Amino acid sequence: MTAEHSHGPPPGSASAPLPPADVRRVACVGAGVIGGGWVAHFLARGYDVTAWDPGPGAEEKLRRLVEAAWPALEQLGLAEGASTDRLTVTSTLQEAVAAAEFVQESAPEKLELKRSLLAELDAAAPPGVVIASSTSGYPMTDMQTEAADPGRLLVGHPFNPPYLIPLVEVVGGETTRPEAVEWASRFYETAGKSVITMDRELPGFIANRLQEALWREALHMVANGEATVREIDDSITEGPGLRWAFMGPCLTFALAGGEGGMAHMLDHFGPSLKSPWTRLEAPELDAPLRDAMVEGCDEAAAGRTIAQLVAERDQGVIDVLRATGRLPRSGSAGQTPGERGAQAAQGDESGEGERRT
Ligand SMILES: NC(=O)C1=CN([C@@H]2O[C@H](COP(=O)(O)OP(=O)(O)OC[C@H]3O[C@@H](n4cnc5c(N)ncnc54)[C@H](O)[C@@H]3O)[C@@H](O)[C@H]2O)C=CC1
Ligand SMILES: C[N+](C)(C)CC(=O)CC(=O)[O-]
Repeated sequence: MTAEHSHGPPPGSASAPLPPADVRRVACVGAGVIGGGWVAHFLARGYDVTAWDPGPGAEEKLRRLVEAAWPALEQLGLAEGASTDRLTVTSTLQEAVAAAEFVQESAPEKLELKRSLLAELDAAAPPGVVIASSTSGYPMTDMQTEAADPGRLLVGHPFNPPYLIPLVEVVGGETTRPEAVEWASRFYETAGKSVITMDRELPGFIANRLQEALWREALHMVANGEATVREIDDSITEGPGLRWAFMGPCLTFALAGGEGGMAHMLDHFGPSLKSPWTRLEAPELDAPLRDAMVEGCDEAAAGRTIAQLVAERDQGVIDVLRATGRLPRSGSAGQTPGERGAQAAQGDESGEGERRT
């Protein structure tokens, strides 16, 4: 614990957190699919991690998740000293965050729960320590209403699994301090993530807004019997998904215009935007659609268990990262948080080195 933390100003005032590269202790609150994934990520990057989750059997589930993720993380390259032994599961939220230098909240996606939990975390965490929510869609403005110091609360939206997918979308709410947003972006970069820092709140942020459009159309097609789950998945993995791993949809479509690039692509295909391809209202998620999706996914899984699919996905993501030159630079992945701090002190605070080869 730094002097800053133990003798900081009272909660509610703006106290400066540690420099991002000096952070050693991270708390993860809520340790399901995403919280557990964050725990695995931070452990692999050499942090000391405390976790708290009130769910039945939460510690056992969390340790199982971390163990299942570890082989993939070993392939990526662990930071020196990284160990699953550096995980402490606490029996109270207060213990989990008492000495934390950064807090990642990953509790269920329920607005009232998030509001009161974030207020509780704000009351328990050392002053100034930044608290990020993994929410996949709530604006922080709606979640920070009950906290005494809402200025340190922000969204750090990850992608599943957070230990393999680099992106985090960082955005504050109306009362978040801009310095907290800046701090969190630097911290995530130091911790090996790829960050998009948003300057305004958008429903679903950027990536979920895009994913949601695709997902809505997929549900329409299943609901109407127009395509099966397998056809929908194959249409992406055998089609556009191959390009999207290394070139986004805009630049990809610019190539659809040939030598004329995006200008020709828009002149040629732009008018078809008005074609009735999309159904912008979300379909009713009724029982028949739910059953069709569940049955379709069972069929697509073809007998593979969730654990097998997770291992298959993890290997697939690693293969893609490797093939597109995005495994952490050798040496960088093996750095401890302390070494990264030293590097930052020497002037490389970009975090770029941890993110790209
Ligand atoms: N599952 C996904 O693909 C993604 C989820 N997220 C977000 O991450 C957050 C967590 O979602 P998942 O991990 O999928 O859910 P989950 O259901 O797998 O895990 C939630 C965990 O929170 C625990 N919990 C329940 N009440 C709690 C409380 N009061 N305080 C702390 N923990 C509590 C539960 O015991 C459970 O282990 C949500 O905000 C979600 O929107 C973000 C990106 C992707
Ligand atoms: C399904 N989801 C909306 C919770 C997904 C995300 O938020 C991000 C992801 O992992 O794709």
